Amino acid sequence: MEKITQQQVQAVLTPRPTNSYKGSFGRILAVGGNENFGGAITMAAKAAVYSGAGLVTVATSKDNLPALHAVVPEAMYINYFDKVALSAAVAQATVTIVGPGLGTSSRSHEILQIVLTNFDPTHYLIVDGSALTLLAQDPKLQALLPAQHVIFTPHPGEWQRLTGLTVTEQDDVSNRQAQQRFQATVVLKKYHTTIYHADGTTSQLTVGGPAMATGGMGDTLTGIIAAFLGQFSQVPLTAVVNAAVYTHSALADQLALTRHVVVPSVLIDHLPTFIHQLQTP
Ligand SMILES: NC(=O)C1=CN([C@@H]2O[C@H](COP(=O)(O)OP(=O)(O)OC[C@H]3O[C@@H](n4cnc5c(N)ncnc54)[C@H](OP(=O)(O)O)[C@@H]3O)[C@@H](O)[C@H]2O)[C@@H](O)CC1
Ligand SMILES: Nc1ncnc2c1ncn2[C@@H]1O[C@H](COP(=O)(O)OP(=O)(O)O)[C@@H](O)[C@H]1O
Ligand SMILES: [Mg+2]
Repeated sequence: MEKITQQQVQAVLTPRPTNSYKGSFGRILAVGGNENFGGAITMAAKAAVYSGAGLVTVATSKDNLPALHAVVPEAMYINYFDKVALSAAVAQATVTIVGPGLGTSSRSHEILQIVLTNFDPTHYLIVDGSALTLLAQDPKLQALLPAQHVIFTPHPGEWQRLTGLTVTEQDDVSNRQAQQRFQATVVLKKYHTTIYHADGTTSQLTVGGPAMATGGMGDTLTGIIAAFLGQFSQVPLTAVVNAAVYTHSALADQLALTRHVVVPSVLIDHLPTFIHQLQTP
């Protein structure tokens, strides 16, 4: 198993070409945030913007719109109950996030089904939070998953629901067997997160720690992965996912030097500076 190094990450985080524009850096769609969990999709969207995504649209409950625009006015909005608008947005996005704060109601299920049905398999799909739980509950949804370009970001509880493996049973051999059933890249989030890539390789994080154990920290990671996929599309998927996972936890470690807890919103505010720091030898 390969440990992710800072040198590998720096090779991914190339500076922006002079003649670029917002359309050069990804069209991200973030689908989630019910009336109880609006913060989750807002954090994912803000993390994507602050990690350099060119255009970010949030498909969420209308209840979340004032807060979303107060926190991240750069993000555009659609109502996720508007099936026509949601289908069109999914078809156009270069990277779609589905799940942070989506909830597991029948309406949440319908939204996930629309996302999976309209997704363009040449683009990328990140499946997180409630979308993982919905998939675990319904094999018919699993059958709609595209064969490539899918990234799952479960914590051990979500991975247990998807695979039936208890947390103590989640060893490398069992996790790899389970990954092969889905064909997706699996980012199994924990202390020293392990990434089971779809190409059969495995990567492990050696940064990150308990100062990150706050609700919203995984939603934030999802936004960083989306932004990096939108920007560094010329780099292999394995390297881009590793770079995003590393950046998230390495920044948390830096902030934890002077803090008891790294609040996700605070981490997000530091992303532009930290990514620049990684790009500057
Ligand atoms: N501000 C917001 O809007 C926020 C909204 N959020 C959104 O809420 C939705 C629900 O997501 P969720 O992760 O909070 O709950 P759920 O899916 O029930 O999973 C928890 C279960 O898994 C188990 N478990 C075992 N190991 C574990 C581990 N290492 N890490 C974590 N859990 C572990 C755990 O075990 P226990 O703690 O009981 O021992 C429990 O049984 C989702 O859409 C998410 O995006 C959140 O992001 C928070 C901020
Ligand atoms: N003790 C820890 N050590 C390292 N990373 C941690 C620790 N606790 C939490 N994290 C990180 O915080 C994030 C938590 O993700 P998740 O449980 O999905 O949060 P949420 O859904 O509340 O946003 C993951 O990236 C995980 O690796
Ligand atoms: Mg989560």
